[in-house]
Amino acid sequence: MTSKGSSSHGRNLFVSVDGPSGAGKTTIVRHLAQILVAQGEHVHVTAEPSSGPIGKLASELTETVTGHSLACLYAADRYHHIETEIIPHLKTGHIVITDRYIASGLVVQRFDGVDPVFLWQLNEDAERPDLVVILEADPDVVADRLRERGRHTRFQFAPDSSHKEVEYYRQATETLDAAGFCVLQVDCSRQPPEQSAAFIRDRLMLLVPNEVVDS
Ligand SMILES: Nc1ncnc2c1ncn2[C@@H]1O[C@H](COP(=O)(O)OP(=O)(O)O)[C@@H](O)[C@H]1O
Ligand SMILES: Cc1cn([C@H]2C[C@H](O)[C@@H](COP(=O)(O)OP(=O)(O)O)O2)c(=O)[nH]c1=O
Repeated sequence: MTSKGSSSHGRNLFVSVDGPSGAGKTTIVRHLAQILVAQGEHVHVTAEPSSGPIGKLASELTETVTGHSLACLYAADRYHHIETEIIPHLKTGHIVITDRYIASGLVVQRFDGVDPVFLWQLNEDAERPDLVVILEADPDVVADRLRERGRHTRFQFAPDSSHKEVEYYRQATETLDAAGFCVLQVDCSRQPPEQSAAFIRDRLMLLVPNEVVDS
């Protein structure tokens, strides 16, 4: 566990961003990082599946391995990612932003019929973010964005995938809320990603006392 707030190097805050495919996770993470860097923060952007050995394996196997096995692989990647990348960057005073984290683990494997209770048990020991951002979006809007961008995973080809995914994220949000996580829902259907990123940044800055960084 890291202590929240600041270190001798800067603030250490941990933020995760999850939401349906096409909601704008990657775009918003990029804007959020830019805003934070511009205000002088040390920022480390990461993503899951991670770039580590288990993350690479999970990416390679996503189209061919299913269900419980894949859920365990993604959870293994998450715990390894925490140990080797997330915690070390928090310890050196970074704001760590991850594009996908626990909520994705609670949602995506449901397309393969894995029980949400099993998914929660697999993920419940993972380092808790200071802020869990869940992007919400109208399923028809994200389906349109996916059509334009091109679908690239088997989950995105599942019938009615955007509607199902939005519903699974709603349920995952309830689970995380009930477990005491600090969850921020952001509707990304009708506002530009820059505006969503600014909203997240404002909320994040409320979590730490106002103080001078790196004097
Ligand atoms: N708020 C928005 N309004 C319109 N288009 C958006 C918005 N956010 C993202 N997009 C577009 O939607 C597509 C998916 O965005 P991306 O950030 O890759 O989503 P995700 O990482 O959630 O799959 C991209 O083409 C992106 O430019
Ligand atoms: C983190 C995580 C990802 N995934 C899968 C979902 C996606 O197929 C893939 C991540 O691909 P990515 O390119 O990030 O998808 P997107 O652009 O839609 O955000 O990893 C899981 O199945 N379980 C998980 O726990």
